[in-house]
Amino acid sequence: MGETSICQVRATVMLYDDTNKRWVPAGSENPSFSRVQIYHNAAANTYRVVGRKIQADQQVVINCAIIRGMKYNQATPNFHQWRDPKQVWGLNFGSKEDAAAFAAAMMRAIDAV
Ligand SMILES: CC(=O)N[C@@H](Cc1ccccc1Cl)C(=O)N1CCC[C@]12C=C[C@@H]1CC[C@@H](C(=O)N[C@@H]3C(=O)N4[C@@H](C=C[C@H]3C)CC[C@H]4C(=O)O)N1C2=O
Repeated sequence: MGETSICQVRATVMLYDDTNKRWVPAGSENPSFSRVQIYHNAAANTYRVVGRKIQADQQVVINCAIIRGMKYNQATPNFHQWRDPKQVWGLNFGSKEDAAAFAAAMMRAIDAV
């Protein structure tokens, strides 16, 4: 039993550069949309966020475990963020609907792990 995707949205994946106090797009200099999914591994009961560039190279720009007690901050209707042990991730969603769908799946995952 592998992993199943429990949601799929379009978003620009960003990382907070704490040194320079600014957001930088993950994976490249210029912000571009990625297909961001939440995968569930039922056997292990683990969840992770995986994002791949929508453009040609399908580069993986985020692969982040969802951990118990994680705080998911819906800073604006279109921009949500969370901390992992090493960095702060931000998602700039393509639509408010995508943002709401992702937040619902994310909060289910956080409650389940
Ligand atoms: C306790 C804690 O960790 N708090 C964190 C947030 C948090 C709270 C609770 C749980 C987890 C987390 Cl993660 C925190 O405050 N953090 C996390 C790192 C960054 C930040 C710290 C300072 C700056 C000040 C401005 C603000 C910010 O970045 N706002 C956005 C913004 O400036 N942008 C992005 C879009 C919209 C805005 C909303 C798109 C690009 C850029 C732009 O609009 O151009 N900040 C933060 O969010």
